Amino acid sequence: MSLYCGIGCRRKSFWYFRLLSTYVTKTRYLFELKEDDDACKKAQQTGAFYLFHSLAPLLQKSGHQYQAPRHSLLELERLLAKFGQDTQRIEDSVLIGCSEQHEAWFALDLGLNSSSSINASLEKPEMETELKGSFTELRKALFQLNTKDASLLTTAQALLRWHDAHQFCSRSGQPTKKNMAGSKRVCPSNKIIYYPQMAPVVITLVSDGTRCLLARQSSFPKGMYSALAGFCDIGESLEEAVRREVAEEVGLEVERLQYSASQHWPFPNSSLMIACHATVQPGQTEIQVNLKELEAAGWFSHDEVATALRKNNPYTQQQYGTFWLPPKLAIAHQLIKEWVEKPPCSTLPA
Ligand SMILES: NC(=O)c1ccc[n+]([C@@H]2O[C@H](COP(=O)([O-])OP(=O)(O)OC[C@H]3O[C@@H](n4cnc5c(N)ncnc54)[C@H](O)[C@@H]3O)[C@@H](O)[C@H]2O)c1
Ligand SMILES: [Mg+2]
Repeated sequence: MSLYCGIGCRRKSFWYFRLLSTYVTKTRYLFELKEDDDACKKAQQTGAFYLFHSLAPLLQKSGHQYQAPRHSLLELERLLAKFGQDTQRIEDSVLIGCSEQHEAWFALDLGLNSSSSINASLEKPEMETELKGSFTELRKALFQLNTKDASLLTTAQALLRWHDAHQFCSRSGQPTKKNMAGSKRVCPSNKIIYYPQMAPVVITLVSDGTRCLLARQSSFPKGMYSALAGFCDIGESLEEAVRREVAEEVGLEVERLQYSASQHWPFPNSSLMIACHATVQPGQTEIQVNLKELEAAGWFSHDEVATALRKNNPYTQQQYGTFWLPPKLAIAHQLIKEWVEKPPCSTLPA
């Protein structure tokens, strides 16, 4: 974008830089909080907390929608005092973002065993009554949250889960210590630093030019089909992982692939989903399903998929068991929608 290409464009550039500037200051602020424990502790004073219990976020329901309430530090301290807990537990909280006005947002789990305080996990029903909400399994609530809350809560849950599972150094066996923001853990005895991890997963929508290939695992809800997914093996490139996964799961060789988008996916652990379109030659479409990985796989026509997308409501479809697709928030849905709307041009060799 140029600053010298006429009035209309200059106006656009002005807004572009204003937006960029807000984003940059926010990013730099979060970076500072991750690096500086004192700054992070100070940010808690004016910050807000999302609460969890055993990795289930506190949600309040209004109609068919869920929303995630935030609590100030003062409210949180009062709550802990009411339940006979010390405020040391607040040190277990993790930084998950901030508002444009730099109100820092944290997440704290009241159900997991605390590494900062000797207090046991807090009783769920009593807390729910006090907080006028319910700790709801994230998978159940995710599709009824707005996109912003869904993204914040999945990040929060992933980070809380990682800390819960990485309390000891795998080299020394000593307890590790989290920094204030929760962006890392350090072993005090040998100074090894542990950072939160995500596993890269490729998700591929294979097409033969007119149809696309969808598959299901036996663990999927009844009737749901999705694109092929698989964890990357160590040492693999994205292209190699796509080629191997498609060969392993359905016995086909893809010849071209095109990157589409990526998404953080919290289930069952943190994955970075990397979504691609891929093609096979029209004459080489015979599927050999690997029954150790999949329950079924098949080619679906453009019409079949477009119809399923139009009436895609997991709640009713699941009940009647008809063919249906992953919900909107899943990157598989975006990939399938992209294919229905505009079959991608094949550009990159696999
Ligand atoms: N967001 C979406 O749209 C979407 C759609 C489909 C799948 N997914 C996710 O993709 C992930 C991978 O899909 P899959 O189950 O078909 O993978 P997969 O085909 O690689 O099969 C899973 C198996 O891979 C092995 N494995 C290798 N590395 C692993 C690791 N780091 N963690 C766990 N298991 C590992 C295990 O034996 C496991 O049973 C799943 O966790 C699923 O939740 C997301
Ligand atoms: Mg798979």
